[in-house]
Amino acid sequence: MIVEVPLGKRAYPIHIAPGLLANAAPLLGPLAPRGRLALVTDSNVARLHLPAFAAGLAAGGIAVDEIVLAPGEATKDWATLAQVTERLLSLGVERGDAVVALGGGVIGDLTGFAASILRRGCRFVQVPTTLLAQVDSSVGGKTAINAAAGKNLVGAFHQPALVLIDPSVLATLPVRDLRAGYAEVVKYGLIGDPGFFKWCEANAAALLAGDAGCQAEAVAVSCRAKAKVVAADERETGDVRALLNLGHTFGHAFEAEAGFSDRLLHGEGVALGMALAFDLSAARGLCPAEDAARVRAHLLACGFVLSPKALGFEVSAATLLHHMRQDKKMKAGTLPFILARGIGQAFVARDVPLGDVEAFLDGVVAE
Ligand SMILES: NC(=O)c1ccc[n+]([C@@H]2O[C@H](COP(=O)([O-])OP(=O)(O)OC[C@H]3O[C@@H](n4cnc5c(N)ncnc54)[C@H](O)[C@@H]3O)[C@@H](O)[C@H]2O)c1
Ligand SMILES: O=C(O)C(=O)C[C@@H](O)[C@H](O)[C@H](O)COP(=O)(O)O
Ligand SMILES: [Zn+2]
Repeated sequence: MIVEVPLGKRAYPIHIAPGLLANAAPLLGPLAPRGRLALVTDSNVARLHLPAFAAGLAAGGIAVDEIVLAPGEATKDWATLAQVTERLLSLGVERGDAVVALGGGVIGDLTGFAASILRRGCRFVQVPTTLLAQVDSSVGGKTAINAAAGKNLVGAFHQPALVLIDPSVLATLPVRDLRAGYAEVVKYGLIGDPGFFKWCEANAAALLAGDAGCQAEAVAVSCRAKAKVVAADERETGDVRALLNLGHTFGHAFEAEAGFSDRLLHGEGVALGMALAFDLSAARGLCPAEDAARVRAHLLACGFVLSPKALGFEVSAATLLHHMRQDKKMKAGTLPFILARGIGQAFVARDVPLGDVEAFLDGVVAE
């Protein structure tokens, strides 16, 4: 299956097919004019999936120069960005070459950002290997590292030239990472597709238990949804792409509090944040309380922990607000929130006083 991301000169296809990882040479050949590709990955993916990927490329006459990083969110930092960029330069990567990101969202975000600054911009290819990266981060061109001040604060919009998704690699993904990726899947239902949320309620258990059919369906639906949003609002200048931030303002604050460590995965923060966004919407009379309860019940049934205390956070609402003030949506001192009028009806609210949010969070962190 091919999903197009229609962005004019920056348009690209997302190829989705089981077995694609080992058979990528015909698609990557045109992006390797010198018969070589630089590839960035992490040590888990290098062990599990690089041999098959590199063997397929070698059979098609493409050699791989690999850069293998430590796994985990801490890799999305300045030091690793510098290390990767210097290594790509020492490999002689030219503007006409493409750099391959083989891995999860950490590898994709970091590699995409390195590609955006290398010789003022070279092409890159996303080969996502986590559910999260297959349904969300590999599509749309948001690239970034974390800064001391907060999540994804240094980065660029830089679209990949190609996205290659092999859903069969999800078979080796630990269930905690599968669940974290599922948060971004169910997000598409919550922001604009109540029918898909129903599908999620019916199929999440099978998906999380490793059902390849359910996983492939989730990847296809999610890629179509994300491609549509990105085509409508590539750089988040309107209110369309901002909806993909449902749960993220809260989630990123908890990730910052965790020091961008694997203590709280991105998707775990997003799940908590989405539950809070629905609770806040209900508390403000915007959304039926039953919808907020249904969202929370579904996320709990999936195994997400939705209480900051149970997640080990002893944090004040004021500290969370401090992190939230770094959100990139902040404009002239006002922080827009992605709230909902119901399941599948997210919207951008610009009139939520931060004092009200602090009072709401006071209750949340005390529970
Ligand atoms: N750019 C975007 O639009 C966007 C969207 C969502 C999330 N993100 C970012 O993505 C990051 C999270 O991505 P993630 O959840 O993929 O985390 P990740 O990249 O850290 O991968 C999670 C873990 O899975 C391992 N792994 C990867 N593929 C595997 C496989 N097939 N089998 C076994 N293990 C495998 C990795 O080594 C790692 O330990 C966060 O930094 C988040 O901010 C970006
Ligand atoms: O693609 C987008 O747009 C998203 O917001 C997707 C999010 O899932 C992702 O976590 C993104 O990196 C968050 O964006 P940010 O602008 O808040 O850093
Ligand atoms: Zn996200």
